[in-house]
Amino acid sequence: MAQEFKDILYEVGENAVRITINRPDVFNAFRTQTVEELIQAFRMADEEKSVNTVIFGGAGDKAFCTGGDQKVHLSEDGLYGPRGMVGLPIEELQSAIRDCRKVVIARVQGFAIGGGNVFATICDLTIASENAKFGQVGPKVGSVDPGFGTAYLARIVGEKKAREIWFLCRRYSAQEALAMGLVNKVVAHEQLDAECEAWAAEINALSPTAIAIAKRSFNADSENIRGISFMGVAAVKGYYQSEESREGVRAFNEKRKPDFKKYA
Ligand SMILES: CC(C)(COP(=O)(O)OP(=O)(O)OC[C@H]1O[C@@H](n2cnc3c(N)ncnc32)[C@H](O)[C@@H]1OP(=O)(O)O)[C@@H](O)C(=O)NCCC(=O)NCCSC(=O)c1cc(O)c2ccccc2c1O
Repeated sequence: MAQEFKDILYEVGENAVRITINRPDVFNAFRTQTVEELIQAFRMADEEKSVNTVIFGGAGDKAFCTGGDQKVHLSEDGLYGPRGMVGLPIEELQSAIRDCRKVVIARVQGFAIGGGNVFATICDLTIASENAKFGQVGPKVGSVDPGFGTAYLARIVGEKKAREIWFLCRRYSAQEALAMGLVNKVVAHEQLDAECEAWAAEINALSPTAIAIAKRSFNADSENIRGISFMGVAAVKGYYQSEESREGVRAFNEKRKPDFKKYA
């Protein structure tokens, strides 16, 4: 029986499994259900025998993903929902992407912001449209990724650049992301799907077992970050329940600048 999803699309194509966040109205921000479905989808993709690649994207042309859904985050308890430490099991999803034996390609158009930027960071490869914009917003909106989004980002772009990304919350163009090693290739927007398919076809011709062993081997070196992430999310839970974090969430939703001055 075909799996029914509400927040995502799951398709098995000739060269790749395509997993797509399908919430374009909120720039493909994720809520608890989205994260649960993505975990299930990556586990299904892991078992898919016909291809070596997953193409992970977002629906519409505005965004790949802009992280946690800040409208849902306006909850009474400061959490996103009922599941896991902070209401959505984001650290389990990051693990599912890393544990998936396929090569996961992030297909990035528009914004890859917050938790969406973390997805692009942890995917094995990233192919971006020339209109893509990357960046972090955590310290602006009362959040932080305490694992792969910080420590692993530093391994990709270097410590100085990773700290700049988190401490200044700027946006970076696709070309700037390419220059810092966050992206493998930038293409014209109309070429994005064709380029992702071409990379998947090339990978599909290779040995699945060698690919899976290589991926595990690459992951082994940064595996300690998984433990840091699981512990860090417990700290983020406490932060989300604080007035300081809630000010960030409220300010985003009220379309104003946050006032964090009294928390320094
Ligand atoms: C993405 C933007 C930079 C776009 O800015 P722009 O000025 O072009 O447009 P708007 O700001 O007006 O947005 C247009 C429209 O989209 C809605 N929207 C965009 N992003 C979200 C979102 N994440 N949630 C909900 N809605 C969103 C926006 O409200 C507008 O709709 P209207 O109906 O009001 O017109 C900019 O939008 C932006 O910066 N977005 C915020 C991104 C954000 O705050 N993301 C969450 C970061 S925190 C996170 O992702 C995260 C959560 C966790 O729980 C974690 C847990 C553990 C570890 C890590 C975690 C983590 O990283």
